[in-house]
Amino acid sequence: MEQTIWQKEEAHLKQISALLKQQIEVQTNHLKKQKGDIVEERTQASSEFNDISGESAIQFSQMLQTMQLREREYVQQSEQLAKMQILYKSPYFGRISLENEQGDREHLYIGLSTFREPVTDDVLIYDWRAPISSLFYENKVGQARYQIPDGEYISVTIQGRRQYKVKYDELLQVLDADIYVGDEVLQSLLSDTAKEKMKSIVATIQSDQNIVIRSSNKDNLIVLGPPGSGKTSVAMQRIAFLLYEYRQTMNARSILLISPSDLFNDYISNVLPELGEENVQHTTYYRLLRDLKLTHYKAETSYENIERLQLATDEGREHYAFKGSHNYVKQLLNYIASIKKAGMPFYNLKVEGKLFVSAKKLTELFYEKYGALDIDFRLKKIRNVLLEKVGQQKSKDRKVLMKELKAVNAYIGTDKEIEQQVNEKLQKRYGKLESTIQQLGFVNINKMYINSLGFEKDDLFMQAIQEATTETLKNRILYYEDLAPIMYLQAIVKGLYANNTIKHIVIDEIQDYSYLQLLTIKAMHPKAHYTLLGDKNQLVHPQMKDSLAGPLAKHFKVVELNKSYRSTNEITDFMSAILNNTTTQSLGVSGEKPQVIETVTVTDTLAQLVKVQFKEQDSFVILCKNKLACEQLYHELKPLVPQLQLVTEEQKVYMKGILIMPGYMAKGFEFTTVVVADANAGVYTEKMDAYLLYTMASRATRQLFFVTGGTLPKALAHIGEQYYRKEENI
Ligand SMILES: Nc1ncnc2c1ncn2[C@@H]1O[C@H](COP(=O)(O)OP(=O)(O)OP(=O)(O)O)[C@@H](O)[C@H]1O
Repeated sequence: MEQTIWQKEEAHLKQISALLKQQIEVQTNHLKKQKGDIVEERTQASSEFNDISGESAIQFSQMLQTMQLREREYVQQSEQLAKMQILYKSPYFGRISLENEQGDREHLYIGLSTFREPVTDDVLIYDWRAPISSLFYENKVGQARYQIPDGEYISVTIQGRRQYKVKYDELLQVLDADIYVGDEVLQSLLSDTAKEKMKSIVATIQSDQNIVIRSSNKDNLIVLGPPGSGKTSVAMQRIAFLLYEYRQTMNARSILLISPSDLFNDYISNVLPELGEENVQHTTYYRLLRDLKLTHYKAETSYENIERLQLATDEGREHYAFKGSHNYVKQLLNYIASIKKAGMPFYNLKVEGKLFVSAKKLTELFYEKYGALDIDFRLKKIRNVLLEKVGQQKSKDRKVLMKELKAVNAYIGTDKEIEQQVNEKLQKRYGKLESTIQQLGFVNINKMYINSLGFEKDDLFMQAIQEATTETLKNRILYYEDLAPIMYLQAIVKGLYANNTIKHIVIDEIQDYSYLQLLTIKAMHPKAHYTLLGDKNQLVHPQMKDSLAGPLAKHFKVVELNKSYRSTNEITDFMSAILNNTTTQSLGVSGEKPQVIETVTVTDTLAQLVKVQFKEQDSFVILCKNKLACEQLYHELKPLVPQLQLVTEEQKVYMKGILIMPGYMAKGFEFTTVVVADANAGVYTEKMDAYLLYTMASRATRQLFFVTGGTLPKALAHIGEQYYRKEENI
């Protein structure tokens, strides 16, 4: 690098940094003063307006408005200050040099947020999400154009692109990079991944990722890509982009992120704050149960489901597969359509064991009185009728109870106390019924589900599914495969649970979702657009199901990412060999080949591996096929490796160090070292296990080990010896 460029850049950085520092001071003082004024104003208001009636009420409401305005301003300015403080730590990471159509030349510095010269208002740093910054991420110099918010395109000539590593006012690295992919900055960033929680990739977003990130909110996207292609990273930067681009209409509460687990959410929880944005709403599919008021069931989690299916009989697996199939969804939709004409199952409504309204009466109301309306409207009409009837019955009972209590000879309280006692009795008698009616709980959703299973075919297979499902539901158990149909019926038939505030939903690991699960999410969020991300090969469930958005995919734009940034080239090659998948391009660094270790003393071998390979700042995970194997190994290994931590489903906080967990739970995470501790033919026996092993292997950034008792599983045994090293009993 020429000395002069370095010096120029250094001087520029010092100047910007000093300006940032100065502005932070100005803003901090300003906010301090403003806070003082607000506190004083509030104190004054509360002492002056003790009595707010007549004239003073008007004054008070005027003052209240001014105070609210000032407080809003204060919040906005505090947010700006927070952004400047983030910027100060690393003012920018890139620059593009442009010439516009008039022939004017400009250098645009790109950072995490916009920073303007306080006097001239010129932009000194462009937010990476600003339309013009898009040029920085495109993989070219020369003619280019960018789109401004009104849709118009502006043409420019890109003359050069520069990348920086900057810490406060210290320039660490300057790189002129015309060719973006695989450049040095990216390489050096890649070489220290997997040490902590997920980080933002904003300085090195690649052009194919950039297109996804900057797509309009209205584009419904399915993003597919192999392990480590940056799907989760893209999802997070896309959220940050949406928050910026649509800041007038969207905020952190209008975006919902659905991820596999709370632990995963914690793993990604630093990304948005690092980008100066608030974390958006997060949920898991399982937690949507709560919104549908289905908490009175013991619902199986997806991890419990995997464990159960690993051990299930062929019949159990066939039932599972049918419930997640597109065929069943078609059948269910036909069933729901048929309900308009006949067959809606209702409960008899009872009060204290006595019939209040019969299912027959509800059926009459549904098909005769309100038969012309949509299903959910009919139910809401019936709800009104029932609530009125409860109201009438309550007032009759009230009179009788008052009379009875007052007639008691012994003193039982004042009129007010008696009234209270009557209210309590009425609440006890009718409270549950009222809330059932409010929730349209007079519809027998379970029966609907069972009926839907045998709706189009009444053969032995269907009868067996119906019988088994009836039994579990009777015991208030919801198997994972029963969640989606019941949730869907609950949402669609009752039409009660629509959340209209959510404008965009991001779902990671979409390959885990059945078509019906997605339909349920859609039914619950009718105003939302979608970004779905996944990989059809990262399947950790023992039973294949029809997935990847199903027929919904027709309405999505499918984008494929095919470069992988996580693992060393050697690990990527090995993991691609598991599935004979040659399309993944590795952009990682080079490292050691994965190693297969044959041993009869697994515990000692693992302890030795930890001793030799684990470094304090790294992450190290031991994976087994299931929970039981992990628990057993944990107890054996713990005395030898005291730092070892067993990760369980209940874990909500992401931790570093030496971990042990079932392979399926590791999906989405990355670790410096991955050790598959039970790589035996007797453990990974099924066809689907190849996908599980592929997913497990793909978690490793730098080192991958397979510990085996001697015979490798079929899924690994076919891999050519050029892809790994072999060692006997280290
Ligand atoms: N453009 C990029 N610049 C630098 N690092 C990147 C880039 N894209 C992805 N990475 C890094 O690659 C790793 C994998 O990214 P990420 O977890 O987002 O991929 P993924 O496709 O969701 O993976 P998987 O499907 O295996 O869970 C992360 O460490 C991430 O920081």
